[in-house]
Parts: sequence; C-alpha cells; structure tokens
Amino acid sequence: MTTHAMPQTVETPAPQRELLVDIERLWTTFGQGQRAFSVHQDLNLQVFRGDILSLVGGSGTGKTVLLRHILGLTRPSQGAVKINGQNAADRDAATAASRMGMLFQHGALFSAFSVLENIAFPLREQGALPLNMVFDAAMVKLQMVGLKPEHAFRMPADLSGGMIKRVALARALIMDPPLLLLDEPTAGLDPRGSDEFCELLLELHEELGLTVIMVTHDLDTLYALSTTVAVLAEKKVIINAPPRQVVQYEHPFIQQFFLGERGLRALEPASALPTRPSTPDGTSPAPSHPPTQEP
Ligand SMILES: Nc1ncnc2c1ncn2[C@@H]1O[C@H](COP(=O)(O)OP(=O)(O)OP(=O)(O)O)[C@@H](O)[C@H]1O
Repeated sequence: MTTHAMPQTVETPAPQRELLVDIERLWTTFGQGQRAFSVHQDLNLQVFRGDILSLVGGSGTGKTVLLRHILGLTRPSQGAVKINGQNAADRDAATAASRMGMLFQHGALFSAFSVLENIAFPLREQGALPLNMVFDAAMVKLQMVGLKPEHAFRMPADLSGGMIKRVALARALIMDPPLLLLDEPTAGLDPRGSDEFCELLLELHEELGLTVIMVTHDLDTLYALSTTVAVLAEKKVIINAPPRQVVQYEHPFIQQFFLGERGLRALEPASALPTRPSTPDGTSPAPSHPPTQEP
C-alpha cells in the first residue's frame, strides 16, 4: 500500500529586521546635587537598518541630546546606547566618524574652505589616503548630491541655502557611513528647496542603503521621508511607529503637533504622495540592497 504524504504548508518567515541603534533604559541627568535634573528617564528606542526615523518632541525634550548620545558625544548617566551592539560612547572619534555622518542644522561649513575642501575635510583629517584620492572622492560626493564640478571651488559665502545643505550632506557622506544623522535638514529652505532636498535624501537612502535618524519640526519633511516617527515626551519615547499610526495615538503633544491647523495642512498633500510599500505589520521595509559598510 502506498502512503501519500500530507501536503505541507510552507510558512514564509517574516523578513528579519536588523537592529542598528539600540537605546535601552537610558537616563540622562545634568547638574549636581539639588540642581540635578534629568532629561531622559528609562528611555528606550530601537532603530532598524533602512529606517528613516523622525525624532519629534516639544522644545527641551532632549532630541539633540539623544543625537549626541548616538554620536557618542554624551555618556548615559544610566542605561546603554548601542550602535550595532557596541556602546556608542566607547568608540574612538575616527571609528565614529566613519560609521556616522552628521548634517547640522545650518550646514556648519568652514567659511575659509572651498566647497571641495569642506567635503573632503573628514577624509583628509583621517590621513589614510593621498590627497589626490581624497579630492577625487570629494568630487564624486559633490556630484552625488546634485552639484556640478564647477561648484567645487566656490566659497561657502557664495552659495545659496540649498547648496550649503548639499555641500554639508556631501561632507556627511564622504566616509560612506551607513548611518546618517540629520538635525532639521530642511530648516531655512523655501518650500521648493525643501521638496528638492527631501527628494535627494530619498534617492540617497535608496541608492546607498542608508539608515537615517533626523530631528525635525517640519511636518512636510516628516511625511515626505519618515518610515517611522519616534515621539519624545515625559522623558521617554512614548511611541515609535509609522506616521499614520502615530497620528492616531492619543497624547496631548501628538494632537497638538500633528492635528493642529499646521499639521492637518501638511497631512493633506501626504495622502496624494506615493505611499511607501508596507509590510503586513504596517512597518516600511528596508531597502532591498545590501548596506555599503558594516557600522
Ligand atoms: N551639556 C548640558 N548641560 C546641561 N544641560 C544640558 C546640556 N545639554 C542639554 N541640556 C539641557 O537638556 C535639555 C534638552 O536639550 P535638547 O537641546 O536636547 O532639547 P531639544 O529637544 O533638542 O530642544 P529644541 O527642540 O528646542 O532644540 C534642555 O533643558 C537643555 O538645556
């Protein structure tokens, strides 16, 4: 007698999301004795490879301090900030610089350096490559951010606000970091400049397989870019979820930030935007290509 094997259901495993930044039970306390005050208390935050995470919260809630923790510039009073399993504060400056790019709010270019010298600066400082190779690499990054070779020898004072942001972005990318930190990336740009900069960030995110963490108060930027939004309130991250989920979370700050007049205005065009493909749990998938470099 022949036995027939029962048909088997093959379950497709859910794609593994790779944890890149893991902040666990973080306390940040400044000051001593009676003047001591804590900015973060028992704060948890996880950022996965490929995420574009927007960090939002009221003024003074500790967004910039959190970026400084990730950069390894501020040590936790308690708890841990780990980048790919390693304590952020234990990394030496050179390692941190090659693993993370930081775009400051106003670009923070060196005024006495040309565009190309500004872009080349971190790689030149590292001293590992001959100067001609450093400037070749800087030229590649200059074009990657949509600038032209003839812009290379301009000085920062002769650049528009949008060009300053692009130069600062090229500099943040010169070491091919897999993690990019942005502080108010579109602040000071007009709506068109802001849209163009968001498009550029999306292209680079896709092409380079970047993970992005940004602080932003600008809802248009938030909706255009974020795969996930982390809200800082009550010294913690109260929610970290895709934007449409965050908007529905009942909390006074969220109601006021997202559903005030300004928030609703920003939400309108967002419904017309091409929506990111979502995984069944409502999260956005990481880019399909492999990362350029292990942090
Ligand atoms: N080195 C420091 N020493 C003492 N206090 C600090 C230090 N750095 C930050 N703070 C305080 O920590 C709190 C959080 O600051 P942080 O700059 O992170 O806020 P933020 O959320 O980025 O605010 P904003 O949106 O207004 O920029 C503030 O009260 C700030 O004064």
